[in-house]
Amino acid sequence: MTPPRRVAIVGGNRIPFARSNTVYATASNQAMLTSALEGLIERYNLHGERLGEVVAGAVLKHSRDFNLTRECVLGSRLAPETPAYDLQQACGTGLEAALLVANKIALGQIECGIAGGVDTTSDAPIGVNEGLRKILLQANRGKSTGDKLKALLQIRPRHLAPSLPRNGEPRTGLSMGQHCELMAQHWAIPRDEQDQLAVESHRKLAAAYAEGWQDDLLTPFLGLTRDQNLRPDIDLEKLAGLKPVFERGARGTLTAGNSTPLTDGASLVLLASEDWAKARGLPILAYWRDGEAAAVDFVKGAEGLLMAPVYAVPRLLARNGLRLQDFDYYEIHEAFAAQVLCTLKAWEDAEYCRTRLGLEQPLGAIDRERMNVKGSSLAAGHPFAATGGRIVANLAKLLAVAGEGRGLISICAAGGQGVTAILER
Ligand SMILES: CC(=O)SCCNC(=O)CCNC(=O)[C@H](O)C(C)(C)COP(=O)(O)OP(=O)(O)OC[C@H]1O[C@@H](n2cnc3c(N)ncnc32)[C@H](O)[C@@H]1OP(=O)(O)O
Repeated sequence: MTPPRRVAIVGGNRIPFARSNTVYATASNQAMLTSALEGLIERYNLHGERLGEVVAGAVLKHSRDFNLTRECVLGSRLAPETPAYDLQQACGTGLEAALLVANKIALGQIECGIAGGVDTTSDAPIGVNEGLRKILLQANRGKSTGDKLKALLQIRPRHLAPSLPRNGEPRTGLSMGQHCELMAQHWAIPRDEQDQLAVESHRKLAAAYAEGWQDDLLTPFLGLTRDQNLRPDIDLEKLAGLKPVFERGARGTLTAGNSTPLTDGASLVLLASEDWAKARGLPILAYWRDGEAAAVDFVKGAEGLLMAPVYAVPRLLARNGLRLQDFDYYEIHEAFAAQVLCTLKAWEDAEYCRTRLGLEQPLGAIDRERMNVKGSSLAAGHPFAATGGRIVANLAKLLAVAGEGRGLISICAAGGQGVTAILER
């Protein structure tokens, strides 16, 4: 499918990602996203510009943040007349935001927009106990002091227990890691293959930093100039010695080394019509071609929680008349090494492709040399909603440097969802 109007990816900006509860421990989502936005404004000379819209989101958001993205715009040097709003699709948030902005540009509804996301697991929201919340609301409704007092006198010590955020699926009670461990077992993904993928991710990201690849993709924040999780001297033997964390028995394969760490960070990308970009003398790194989201029934169905991109990609390929092999780059978000390996294995499996995806032929294998060539989430870290922006900017730059080509993005998300996209140049 060719969009009605070509959508240019001008470039992106992010702050370096930090491991949870370290450098950005006291930084809010608003501070991080505003910093990423200011960096983008600086890089592309957007001071005082009224943009079509800014769309971003956070998976973990305080209720006080209300419309977080709009607050960030108001705190930035963009024109305050720039509309902005939050969107949330778990780890797919940043890419879904880009899809939305790109579609509006393609349709001629807006000329330009910024898309991305932010997350902090350090400054996570803590809710009051549900019982206490009900009592406080009752007290608030009270007409007289007596009514209010009567409500407040119901408070018991048990009401003081806070409501903490959980990195888990509400409908199964299992964490992302436990779900992915089940997928790894279903697809028989060996531990050593997961560790090898993690090593490659760190080595490739380290090489990217060494060549200055990130210089025009990120701006330092709170003294951090590089993704903090990156281990340039990663050692396969050490990795192999780590204990499984999500299933401690002999069957467990997911460890702290082949899983993404809990991470804080923010990222954004600038998209525009060709005319808008050219009128301002801005670069066009690549073009947004198309995007597709999918969801799977991981609750009652037999599908793995993080398998939705496996379904989205064949739909995207069919609509665009492409094969899985027709790409120069593959950006497959490394939520867990096992997630990537399950995805690749599923696309190669004739029976699965026939019965689940309804395909006569399997999608087949990809050239692994073209996958995550500058490293991915295992090395950079994964601040949930911020991963999409990091990946879009990285792929757009890869295509710009190559001068031509096509790239596929695949991002799995909580809730059994996935978002995918094609960029080209
Ligand atoms: C759609 C999606 O994207 S789903 C994905 C969403 N993301 C998640 O669910 C996050 C999953 N990750 C987590 O929950 C956590 O990071 C965990 C449970 C995996 C690990 O947490 P922790 O145990 O706190 O990790 P921690 O960083 O302390 O590492 C544990 C140990 O492994 C070591 N380690 C971690 N990575 C490596 C590595 N690459 N090489 C060598 N050692 C390593 C650490 O040094 C540490 O060693 P120590 O105990 O001697 O200090």
